[in-house]
Amino acid sequence: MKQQFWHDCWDNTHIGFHQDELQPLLVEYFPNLLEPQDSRVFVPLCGKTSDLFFFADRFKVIGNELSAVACRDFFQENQLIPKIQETMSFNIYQQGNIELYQGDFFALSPEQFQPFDWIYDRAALIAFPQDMRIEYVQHIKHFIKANTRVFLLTLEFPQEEMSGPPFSVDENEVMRLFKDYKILKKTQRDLTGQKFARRKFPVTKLIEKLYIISK
Ligand SMILES: C[S@@+](CC[C@H](N)C(=O)[O-])C[C@H]1O[C@@H](n2cnc3c(N)ncnc32)[C@H](O)[C@@H]1O
Repeated sequence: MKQQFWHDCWDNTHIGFHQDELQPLLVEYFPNLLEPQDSRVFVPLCGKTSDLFFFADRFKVIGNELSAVACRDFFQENQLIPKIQETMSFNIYQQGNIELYQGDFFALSPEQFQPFDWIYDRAALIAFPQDMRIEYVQHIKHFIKANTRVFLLTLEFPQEEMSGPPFSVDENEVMRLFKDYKILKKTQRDLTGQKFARRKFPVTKLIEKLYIISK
């Protein structure tokens, strides 16, 4: 997906992926996965998700999002006024425990940050077509340190029934992308016939899967 595609989505409010309520599997599973020392979470391709607030109660949250519209709306819609720092590659919006790095994910470097305890991937991996998923995972691996766990949500559906994004990413692909990592398939839900965020997809099967990935 070219960056312009996503800028156009935000500029024209074509954001069917945005979910107004918290991600149900995050709310149900995440609290039981926490270790006492966990304190930092990274949310790549975060859009303006409310899930950032779910983390911010307890965590320092670093989000990354390409679109300035998304970052602006995230704070504005929640009646928050962030401090904005402009750097060479990113505009950094900061308010309370939340910092959003607005700019290209692939330009982010792990050296910019202390290690993360968690990486939260909702609609990030599945936002990319196959060739870009390989690049995305290569880059995300730079952020996976000894204690980092990835909370990865995927969708599976017959890809031929709908062109992405989102794209179907099946278990075999997750295994291939993260080979050499520990992969725990935590749960799945059948969303067939139901809405995914704001959209209902024309597909005959739709399964959401949750994996926990670590070194
Ligand atoms: C499918 S949306 C998911 C947003 C969010 N995770 C959510 O759950 O609502 C994908 C997001 O990735 C952002 N994005 C796409 N390419 C990006 C890139 N190279 N760097 C940073 N963000 C990017 C898009 O602007 C879009 O907001």
